[in-house]
Amino acid sequence: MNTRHPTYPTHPAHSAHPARPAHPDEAADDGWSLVVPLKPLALAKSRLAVAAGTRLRPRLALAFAEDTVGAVLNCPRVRDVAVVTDDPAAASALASLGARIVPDTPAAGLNAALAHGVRAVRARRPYARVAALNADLPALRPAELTRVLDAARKFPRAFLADAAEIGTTFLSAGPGVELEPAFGGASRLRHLSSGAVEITLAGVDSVRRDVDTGEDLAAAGKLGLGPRTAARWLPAAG
Ligand SMILES: Nc1nc2c(ncn2[C@@H]2O[C@H](COP(=O)(O)OP(=O)(O)OP(=O)(O)O)[C@@H](O)[C@H]2O)c(=O)[nH]1
Ligand SMILES: C=C(OP(=O)(O)O)C(=O)O
Repeated sequence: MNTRHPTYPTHPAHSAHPARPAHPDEAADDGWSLVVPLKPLALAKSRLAVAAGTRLRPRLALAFAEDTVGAVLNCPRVRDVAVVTDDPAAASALASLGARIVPDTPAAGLNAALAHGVRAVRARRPYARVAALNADLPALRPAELTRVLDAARKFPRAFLADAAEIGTTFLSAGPGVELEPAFGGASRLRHLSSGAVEITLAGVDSVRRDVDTGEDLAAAGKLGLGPRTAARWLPAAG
């Protein structure tokens, strides 16, 4: 059996997004490239202002992104991380963790930022296996991300619903497949109807636990916050 050319299950819903076989060099080196979008910190996590106040909110937005990117970079399936952001302070902090920084497209919104990030990744590696991951996952565990990536690998496009089962925290595309991101609000159904396969693994709560509000942050705290978020939030909360 030729193990250098992965095959995928076929499904009528995927016929519009056929996966091309990977170039042999890419198949031999098949780590994931993750694309993490991040709004300018002065605007990010606006729904958290009620719980955190205006001074702490941008610092928490950065801490969430640092804990997210830190956990991603500790996941053995991940080859590299591209953060799409125009925020200079966040760019500097996340680059020092090991992320590649891709400047955002001007005022075009989240999905344009993600498509732009995927183009930047594939400009270097045309057959890269890519996944978009929100920057607001402060409880993210590398081992849980590994399980999600291993499940996603079986499909041309796959996604994970957020903890509320309304939105999306993760969307992947295999080699040669367009990501077609449709994030924002009630994106779970949009991703489902676009033909992406929903990952329904149990025990990956940390990958689904996005934080928009104070209640979300308390729920993330029960899973265990990453070190940068804990350093900023637990003293303020206590
Ligand atoms: N690069 C980039 N990232 C974005 C943009 N809009 C949202 N994001 C990021 O997309 C992810 C999901 O967005 P949300 O959960 O709505 O986060 P948010 O926009 O900071 O939160 P709210 O202000 O409360 O809506 C987060 O990582 C955001 O930082 C954008 O226009 N450009
Ligand atoms: C970005 C999303 O939602 P929210 O802004 O509610 O986090 C989403 O789930 O696609």
